[in-house]
Amino acid sequence: MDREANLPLPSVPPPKNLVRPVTNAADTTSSSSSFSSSSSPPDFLRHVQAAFKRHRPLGIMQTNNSIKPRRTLIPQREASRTVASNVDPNTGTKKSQDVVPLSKDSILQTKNPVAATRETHEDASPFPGTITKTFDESFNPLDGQREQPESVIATKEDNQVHLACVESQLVDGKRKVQFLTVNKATSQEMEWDVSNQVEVSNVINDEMKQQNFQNMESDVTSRSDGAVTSLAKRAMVVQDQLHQLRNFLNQPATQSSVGPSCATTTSVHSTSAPMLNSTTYCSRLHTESGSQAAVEPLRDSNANSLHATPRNLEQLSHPLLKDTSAMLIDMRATATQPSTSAIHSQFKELNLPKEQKGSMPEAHDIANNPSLVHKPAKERGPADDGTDVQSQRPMSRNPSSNVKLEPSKPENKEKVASSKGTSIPRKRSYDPDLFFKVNGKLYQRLGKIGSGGSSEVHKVISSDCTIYALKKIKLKGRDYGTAYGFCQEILYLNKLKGKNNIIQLIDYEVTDKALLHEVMSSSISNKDGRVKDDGCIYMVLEYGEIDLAHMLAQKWKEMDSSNQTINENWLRFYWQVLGLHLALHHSCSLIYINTL
Ligand SMILES: Nc1ncnc2c1ncn2[C@@H]1O[C@H](COP(=O)(O)OP(=O)(O)OP(=O)(O)O)[C@@H](O)[C@H]1O
Repeated sequence: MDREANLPLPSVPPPKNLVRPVTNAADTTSSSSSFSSSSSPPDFLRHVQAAFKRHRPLGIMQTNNSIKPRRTLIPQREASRTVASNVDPNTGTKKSQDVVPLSKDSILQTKNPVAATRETHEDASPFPGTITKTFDESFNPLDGQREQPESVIATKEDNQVHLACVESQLVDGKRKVQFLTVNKATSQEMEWDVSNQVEVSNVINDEMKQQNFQNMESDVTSRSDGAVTSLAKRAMVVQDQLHQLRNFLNQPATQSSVGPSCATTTSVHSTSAPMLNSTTYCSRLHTESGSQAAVEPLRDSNANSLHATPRNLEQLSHPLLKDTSAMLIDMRATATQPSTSAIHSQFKELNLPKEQKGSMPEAHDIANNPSLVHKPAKERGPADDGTDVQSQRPMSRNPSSNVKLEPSKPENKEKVASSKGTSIPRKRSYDPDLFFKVNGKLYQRLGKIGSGGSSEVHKVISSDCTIYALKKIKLKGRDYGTAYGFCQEILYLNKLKGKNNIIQLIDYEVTDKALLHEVMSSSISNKDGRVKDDGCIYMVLEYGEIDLAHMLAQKWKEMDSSNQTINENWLRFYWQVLGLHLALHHSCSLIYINTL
């Protein structure tokens, strides 16, 4: 044992360039341990241990190695590999086996390779002072200590002390790394609280780089030590959190609304949702405009309000109001039509002074000359006259609303044409398939009642919601003599005006004014003349539910189905009526020649 203990150190000492002060110190200690191992009394071992403690290379290692986390962590993989590669040729075992030497030789041989590998690793490492080779593997210097011989223990303690120092420093290094990680994360949060997104992003990017670097280190370390694995996990967690934070900060505000925070979503929607704001704005404007639309029709009795309304709409210059304005115009056009008819009805109800009444048309004047009614409409101007056919059609189906609006334009043209004495063809502003126009009044068609030899009779409704029978006699291509005969019916009905049980003539119009003039003068100057192509006779008559011919036909059918005879009282009644009518005609110097 003494020989073995006094054996010189390996013939091949480690290269000088591999010797470090720490190693020298260790070697000194080991040499002293080897020297003292010759006696190997227990007390001596304790002294040696005390000496080890006194000469604990912590200070040396701290001063010489000043371990820093980055330096201690990164080269570990290479260190471990280097150790494995360097140790294997000499010891045939890995470094973890260094703590289980079986002899002093092996201890010495093991110790030297440890130092050698330390130095080799140190040289191989790009970071000087790296001594983390013992940090690799799950090395526990206390393993097998109790069962080993004291000499071995003493020798092992040499390594153990050294390794413990390394481990402690490495642990310190890890702690530093861990502390730095935590601190960086904390400081990162603090900076994020007080800085804007760009600064935070930069900070986070830098921190992420450092974190990635440290994570790389931690990753390398985690492969060699289980304790470092937890550090790597923490770093990964921090990295994930930072990654999420950076994604959160890099996202636009609108995208951040997708986040799980209900408060964020609400705030973003309340401030930056253009659709929501525009909808709200539109709804607000609709409300305002709706109030206007609700108020304006009430003012429509005053024609001036019709001018004020478009001005109000023009003041609404916001683009979002275009559609709203269009809607309001349509609504106003709709509201104008009944309001205009209200003007007609209000002529009768107005209790105006005579001076004003003199300028206002009387009710009967309006009935005789409807153009008087539309005079204010002309004064309104074209803007208010903009009730096109599309807007009129649906309203025209309501006969009580819009019938009197339409004559304004054609009437103006007619007056202009008559004033100039020219024969400009009439341009109808109404649909002739839907309306008849008699003396400027429109009558909406309700259906065809019947037809005669030269005429057709339609059921119509006037602007005052009265049902009439409108008889239209076409004079196209007829001579004035024949046309004069058709016109005499007008004269006869005028004679029977106001008589009971006689269909009353409400209004009439002969489009050929020359023919009408001859009829009214009861003289035909030009019998060979021809009526103009568009010459017609319009007669507005009271509407009869049924005529005598249809009534008799219906009664005849009932008698055939029931095999009954006609009621004699019924016959007496109608014969009496016919006699009265004949007497009436005769009283008017009229001879009724049309037979039943
Ligand atoms: N005021 C009226 N109310 C209801 N229906 C009417 C009215 N006037 C005419 N009619 C109906 O119209 C049809 C045609 O009337 P019209 O006066 O043209 O017939 P007509 O006198 O037989 O023909 P014509 O006058 O050409 O000889 C009649 O059969 C009648 O039923």
